[in-house]
Amino acid sequence: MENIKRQQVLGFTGGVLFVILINNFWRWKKKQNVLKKIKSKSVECKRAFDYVVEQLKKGNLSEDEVSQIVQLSFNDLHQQLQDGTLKAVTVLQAYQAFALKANERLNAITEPLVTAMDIAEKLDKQTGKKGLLHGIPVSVKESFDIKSLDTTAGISHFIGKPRPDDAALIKVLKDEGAIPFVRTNIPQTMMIYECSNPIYKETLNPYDLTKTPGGSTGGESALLGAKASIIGYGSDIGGSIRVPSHFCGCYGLKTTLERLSRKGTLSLSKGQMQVSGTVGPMARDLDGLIMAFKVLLTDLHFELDPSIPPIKFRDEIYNSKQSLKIGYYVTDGYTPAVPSCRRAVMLTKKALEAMGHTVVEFKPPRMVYAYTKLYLGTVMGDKGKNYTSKLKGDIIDPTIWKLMLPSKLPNFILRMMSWLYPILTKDKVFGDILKARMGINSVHDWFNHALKIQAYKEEFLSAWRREDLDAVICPPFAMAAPPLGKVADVISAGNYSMIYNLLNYPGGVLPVTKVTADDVNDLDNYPTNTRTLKLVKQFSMKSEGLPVGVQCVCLPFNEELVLRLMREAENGLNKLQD
Ligand SMILES: CCCCCC/C=C\CCCCCCCC(=O)NCCO
Repeated sequence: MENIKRQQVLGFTGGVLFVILINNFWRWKKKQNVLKKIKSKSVECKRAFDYVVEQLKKGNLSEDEVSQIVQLSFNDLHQQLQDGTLKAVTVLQAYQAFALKANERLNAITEPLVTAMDIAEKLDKQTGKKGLLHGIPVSVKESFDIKSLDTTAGISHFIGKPRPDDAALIKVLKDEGAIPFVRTNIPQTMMIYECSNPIYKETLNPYDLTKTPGGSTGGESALLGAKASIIGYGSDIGGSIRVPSHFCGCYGLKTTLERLSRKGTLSLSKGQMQVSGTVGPMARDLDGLIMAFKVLLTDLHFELDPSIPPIKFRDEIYNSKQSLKIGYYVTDGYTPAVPSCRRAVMLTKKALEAMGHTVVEFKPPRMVYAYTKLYLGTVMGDKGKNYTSKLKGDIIDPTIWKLMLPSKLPNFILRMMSWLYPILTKDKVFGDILKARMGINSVHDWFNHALKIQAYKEEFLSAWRREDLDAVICPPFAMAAPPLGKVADVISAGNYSMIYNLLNYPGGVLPVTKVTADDVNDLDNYPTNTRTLKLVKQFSMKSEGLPVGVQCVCLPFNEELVLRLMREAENGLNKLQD
C-alpha cells in the first residue's frame, strides 16, 4: 500500500517536473528564435553601415571640410545647395561621416539608408527647378516605413516583414529633393521617454552619456543634439517629439492630428482613436524646423492622403505682427517643474514681454484628472493589450518593464494596490494611475469615457477663452533629462506634454537655457511628499549643463502660430542677452 502511495507521489512529482521542463524548453526555444531574429537584423544593419563606410572611403572630404559643412545653419546650408555652391553629394558625405562618428558614442542610428548616395547623385545632375529641400540630408525615426526595410518599433515580432512602400511623408520629402540618410532609434513599443530596445540597444544623450536622450523619438533628438543631422521627423502620442527635443536641446513640433499624414508610419495603438499619435518635424534650429514643416504641405501630400485637410503653410499667420496674449504655468498640480524648468518658462515670459506681448498666469483646469482618468484611461483602455500582444514571447527591454507590469497584473490586485498605495504613501494620484491601468470594461463605458474627454476639452477651451489667450507656454516635462533607465519612475513628469495629445492642440519645443548650479541648489526647496517627487529631485541633483526647453501651445490647426510664438520667444531671448 505504501509502495503504491510512494509511486503515486513520485508519478505526480515527475509529471509536474515534466510539464515545467517542457514549458521551460518552449520558452527557451522561443527566446532562441527571438535572438536569432535579432541577430539577423543586426547583420542586415551592419551590412548597411559597412556599405556606407566603404562609400565614404571613396569620397575625399577632410575632417575640416566635414566640420565646416555640419556647422552651417539650416538657412546657410539651404542657400548654398540652392545656388549650387555646395553639391548634394558633398553635403551628404559630410553628414554621413559626422553622423557615423557621433553614432559610435550615442548609438542613435538604427541603419544608414544605402539609397542616399544615388539620390544625391541624381539631384546633382538635375537641371530643372530645385525642390525646397534640395540636397538636405534628413534623418527619420525608425517608425516611418522605408520601402523594403522592416519597421519594428524595437519589437522582434516586426522583424523580417519588409514594408512594401515609403511612408507618405517620405515620398513628399523626396519629391522636394530631401535625402533621407539614416533611420533613428526608438524605445521598444515607443511608449516611454527613453530610447532602448533589444534589437538596436540603447541611445545616449549627447550632453551627458549617463542620461537618456528621451523618447520615443530619442535617436532623432540625440543626433540633432550632437549636430549630426539638421532636420528629422518623429511621432508623438504623449510627448515623443517634445520631450526628447527638451532633453537634447533641439526643436520639435507636435502637430494637430490630421495636419500631417501618418500613412506608412507604425503606431501600436492605431485602433484607439480618442488619443492618436501625430507626426512632426524636429530640427537643430528654428529655420530648419519651420522649413521641415512647411515643405510637407504640398499638393502631393494631400493627394497621397486625401484625409488630410489641404491647408498649405499660412504665411499670414506666421508673419502677423499682432501682439499676443499668452498664458503660462509651471505646475500641473502633481509634479511641479524643477527650478531649471520653472526658470526657463519665466525667462521665456520675460522674453515675450520684451517683444511686446502680454503674458499672464494660466491655471488649466483639472490637469491631474486629465492625466490619470482621461489620458491614461484612454491609452490603457484595453489594459495595454495593444502593446503587450505584440510583445508576447519577446525579450522585454528593462526600461519598459515597470510600465508593462500593471498590464500583467489581474485587476483585483491592481484594485487592492490602488487602495493600499495612497494609504501607505499618501500619494492619492498614484492610486488613480493604478486604477486607470485596469482598463475600461465595456463598450458602454468606453462611449461614456469619450464623452468625458469631450466635456474636458470644452472645459479647457472655456478656461482658455475666459483669459482670451492666443497661446500657452509651459515646460514639456517637469525636469531635464533623467539618468538612463529611470524614466518609468518619473513618467508622470510627462503630463505637461500628454495633456496636449488628449486635447489635440499643437505644441512646439525650443531650447531656452541649461541647468545651472543655482538651479541644482534651489532643489532644496523642491517638495518631496510623494515617491515620484523624491525621485524627480534625486534624478535632478546631477543635471548641471543639461538643456532645458519650453513648450509653446496653440489651438488646433494653428501650427503657424506655434512657430511664430517660438520665433518671438527666440528673438526675445536674444534681445535679453544683448
Ligand atoms: C510599455 C507598454 C505599456 C505602456 C504604459 C503606458 C503608461 C504610461 C503612458 C504614458 C507614457 C506616454 C509616452 C508617450 C510616448 C509617445 O509619444 N510615443 C509616440 C508614439 O508614436
